[in-house]
Amino acid sequence: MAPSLRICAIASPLRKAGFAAPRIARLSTSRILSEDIKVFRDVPALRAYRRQLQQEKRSVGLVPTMGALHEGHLSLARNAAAENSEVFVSIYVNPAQFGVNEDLDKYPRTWDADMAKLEEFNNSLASSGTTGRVTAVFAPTTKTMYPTLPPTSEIDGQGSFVTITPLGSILEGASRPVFFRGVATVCTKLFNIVQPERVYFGQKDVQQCAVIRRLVTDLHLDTRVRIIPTERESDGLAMSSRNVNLGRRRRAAAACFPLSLRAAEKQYKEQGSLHRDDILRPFREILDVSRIFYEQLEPMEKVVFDLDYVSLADPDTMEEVPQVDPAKGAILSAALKMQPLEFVSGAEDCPGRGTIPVRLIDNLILPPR
Ligand SMILES: Nc1ncnc2c1ncn2[C@@H]1O[C@H](COP(=O)(O)OP(=O)(O)OP(=O)(O)O)[C@@H](O)[C@H]1O
Ligand SMILES: CC(C)(CO)[C@@H](O)C(=O)[O-]
Ligand code: BAL
Repeated sequence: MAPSLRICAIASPLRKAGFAAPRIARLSTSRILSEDIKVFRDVPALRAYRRQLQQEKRSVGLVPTMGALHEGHLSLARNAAAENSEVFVSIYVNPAQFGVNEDLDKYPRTWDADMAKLEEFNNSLASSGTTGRVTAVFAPTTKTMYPTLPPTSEIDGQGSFVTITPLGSILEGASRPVFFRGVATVCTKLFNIVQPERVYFGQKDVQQCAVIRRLVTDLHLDTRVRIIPTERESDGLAMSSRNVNLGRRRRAAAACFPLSLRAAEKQYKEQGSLHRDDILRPFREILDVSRIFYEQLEPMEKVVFDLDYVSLADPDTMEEVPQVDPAKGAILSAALKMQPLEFVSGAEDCPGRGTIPVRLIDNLILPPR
């Protein structure tokens, strides 16, 4: 049977059982299609499938995402496939973690490409000899995730929330006051629905990792948290779904961000500095020189960005440290705001004509000595 027909044949029983058929329309028929990715949009069908897996003693690793999948997400899934027979990927752009004036409506949504990537990813696992597979995608509606009240982005909005303080109020939480409330709430729901043996998060969102660890510990959630290293572009920029909104000009300028972090890391690792000011000085110097350089370019080349924060923090609490405790190490993290472009020529490749501000975050772990 031709691959496309095989998929049609399985799509109908899947739909009857309560989950949506995989979106395969754009896959070429010459590709070997995986028949194994089930797409769930509601909870009961997913729970029934999960119970069946439990009876068969199969393990589940959950990779929570907001879609627009890239190599960073696949790296999480690859680690999950190495440790579990089943990998569940959730794809849900969670409104509750976006503040009122944030980029919820500009967040990239690329469903067909995401499904194609996961199919291709499963094929690559097969050829590498890994036994685990992505077998389920959970792509719920907002009504499913927030059955009673619609999710609010207001700080004092009503609803059933999980808050993790003070950890969730500092750094990213100071700039995005509802962010970690939204993340902790949606992850509690996801963990509760999927009941995964293990959950996979990326180090790129280092404070999110600390919040999730705290959530699992404090709420006695029965899952293990795995943190996977940051995947980077060839110039060092951390991969991120939002990078597509930068456009060519801001994307090129953004390369100074990982360079600045590396300079601070070098100060700790190679120069032996432990004091905060000594470690952060090279970060600030490189970033400042770059900022001034890009700001004084001609209008059609100019890029403006601002440092939101740079942090040297305790690895558990994420509270600022005056100096690194060599026995513990520290987390060096920062956030940049790439401002909208002032002038964009008709020919320039730039989503939204450069009007979308893009927040970049990145970090490096300074390991214990
Ligand atoms: N470059 C990366 N390397 C490893 N993991 C990553 C990377 N980027 C994202 N992740 C992880 O993937 C998971 C889902 O993240 P998400 O879907 O928000 O993508 P994202 O690229 O972080 O998007 P954005 O930064 O634009 O919000 C998170 O655990 C996140 O830390
Ligand atoms: C963990 C997460 C999927 C929760 O919406 C999101 O914050 C993300 O993609 O990092
Ligand atoms: N990766 C973090 C999700 C967010 O910025 O909303």
